[in-house]
Amino acid sequence: MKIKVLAIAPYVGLRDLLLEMVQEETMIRMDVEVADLEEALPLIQQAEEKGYDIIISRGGTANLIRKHSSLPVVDIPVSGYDILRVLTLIRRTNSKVAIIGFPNICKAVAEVSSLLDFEIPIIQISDQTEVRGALRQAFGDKVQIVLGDAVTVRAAQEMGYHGILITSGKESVGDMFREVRRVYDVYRQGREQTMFYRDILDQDTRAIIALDDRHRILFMNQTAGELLASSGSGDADALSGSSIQYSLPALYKLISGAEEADSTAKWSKQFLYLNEQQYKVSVSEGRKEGSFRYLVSLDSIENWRNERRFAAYIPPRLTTFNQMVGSSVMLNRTIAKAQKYALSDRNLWISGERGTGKSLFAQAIHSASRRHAQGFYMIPCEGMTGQETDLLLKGTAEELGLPETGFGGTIYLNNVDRLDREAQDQWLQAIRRYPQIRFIASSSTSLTRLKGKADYNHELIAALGELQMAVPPLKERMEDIDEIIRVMIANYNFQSGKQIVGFREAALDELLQYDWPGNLRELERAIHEMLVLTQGNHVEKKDAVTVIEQYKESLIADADTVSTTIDLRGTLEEIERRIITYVLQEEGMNQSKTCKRLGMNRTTFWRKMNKTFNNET
Ligand SMILES: Nc1ncnc2c1ncn2[C@@H]1O[C@H](COP(=O)(O)OP(=O)(O)OP(=O)(O)O)[C@@H](O)[C@H]1O
Repeated sequence: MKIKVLAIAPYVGLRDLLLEMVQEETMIRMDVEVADLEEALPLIQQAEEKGYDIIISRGGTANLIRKHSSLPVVDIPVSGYDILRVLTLIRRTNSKVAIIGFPNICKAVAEVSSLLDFEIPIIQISDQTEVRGALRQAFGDKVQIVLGDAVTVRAAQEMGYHGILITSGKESVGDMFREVRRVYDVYRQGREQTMFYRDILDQDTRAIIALDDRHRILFMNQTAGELLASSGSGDADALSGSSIQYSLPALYKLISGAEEADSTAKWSKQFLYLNEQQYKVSVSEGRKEGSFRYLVSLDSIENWRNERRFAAYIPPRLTTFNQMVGSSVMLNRTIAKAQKYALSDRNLWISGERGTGKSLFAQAIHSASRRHAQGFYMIPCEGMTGQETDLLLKGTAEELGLPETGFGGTIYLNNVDRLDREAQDQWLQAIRRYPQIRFIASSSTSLTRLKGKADYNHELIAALGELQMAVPPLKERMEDIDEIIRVMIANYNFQSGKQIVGFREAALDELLQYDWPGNLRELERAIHEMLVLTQGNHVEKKDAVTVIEQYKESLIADADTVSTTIDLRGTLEEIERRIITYVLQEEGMNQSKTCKRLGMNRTTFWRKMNKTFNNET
């Protein structure tokens, strides 16, 4: 790729020399314009848009361009040779000669003229505006010929005097090309680094805007650009440099209000509505001179809930009623009831054995409710600490609690029967304090049994059980198994690359004869294991039997009847293993929870279970 260069030549001869010499530069593509100071301005303003990488010019013109362009400007230098040439030219003249120039030229002239033993008055200027004053001074001193750059010579001619241009020779132009290559390397590295940081900022889902002390936009990332564009404020380029007073009036009000009240410390807890969406605003102040004054980040509440809060939040891709597999009368009746409850705002209690699909129902009800876009939190009642509950509901000094952010979605208290007593009171208070939130609770203990427990908070049952429904156990809707199998095989083939087409009749019979105490969770796991065992296109009876026999041996369904239903035959080791397997299943196959509940470490767990797992695989 070639370096694209725009050269502004202050005199025609320089253009020709540049065009001649650029032919030897394989890395450089150059356009040359002959222009004076005023003519140069519009050209350089378009240079960036036209894709030039570097501008080159000379003397005063280069200085002026530097002030008006963000592109790097490379000077065509005046070398000792150039000065030597011009001094040789005027050495024998009888006219009085003076030189006017910037310090670098004056210094070089002083050096060369002293070598040549040729005295020449030197008038040094530091800015283009001093040219005419310097000329007047020279002509007042009877100078007849002035040496200088294009601007000086042109001004001298306009004043009716003779001017001789110090031209740039081949050596100067050669030096300039070397400088162009060097500057381009540095510039490209800088540009790549800038792009790298820009990319990082553009990846951020927060809108990030840097403002100067007059609230003008210095920078905005892609999200901010999109936010402004979608609010009808215009595109990012057009807004850059303009005040946010009109494009983001709400933010403007917040910042100027805080400035007036001198209460910038409060910024960390502010929320704003933009485009009918709520955003959390953070503002930090720039400390360095010449940098930004405010760095604002706007985080949509949806993102903020998603990322800043613990894993309890489930993003909007929730199960819907359409995704519930099965067509039994039992399931359809339950779905019909749940669909009615989805239209209500009242709190709901879902009971049913473990693994029957209560969480799926809770999600489907939320998805079909009017609050479906407002978020769904699933609280695992057993694992949730009081501190986490407080963080969610009450927030901290820096962060608002969920209800304070205007949250009006659903909070699902999964296995609410397992809440400890203190947490029961905590949640009861929350339900009473935040009527805008809908609560759905689930329990595997029946409501009647729970009401019989003296140590459970009965007011909580009443507050959550405004509506009630039960999800039937799998054994009451065995007709659904056929359909569930089909869906699972399709998913499994997709993931494994196998081509299983179904269960043999005899294998299916095995499934239908088993009670499935662990319900759909257990069924899903068992079918998966059978599919793994299957070698051909059909799941054979032997595969089904192998898996189900293991389940029959080790899995016991109902938590509350554990002492009577765990098979106490065999060695202590075998009974122990059955108990561990039971708890493991109760904990949704979560080993750390199982270990915690049984008060054993992982190594012991693995040692005791080793045989069971080995047998299974
Ligand atoms: N109708 C259904 N069709 C297909 N799969 C289902 C259905 N209902 C539940 N499942 C599956 O069964 C498993 C258990 O479901 P879920 O977690 O909703 O049960 P649960 O009753 O809430 O369990 P727990 O009481 O342990 O919290 C999940 O993997 C889910 O995908």
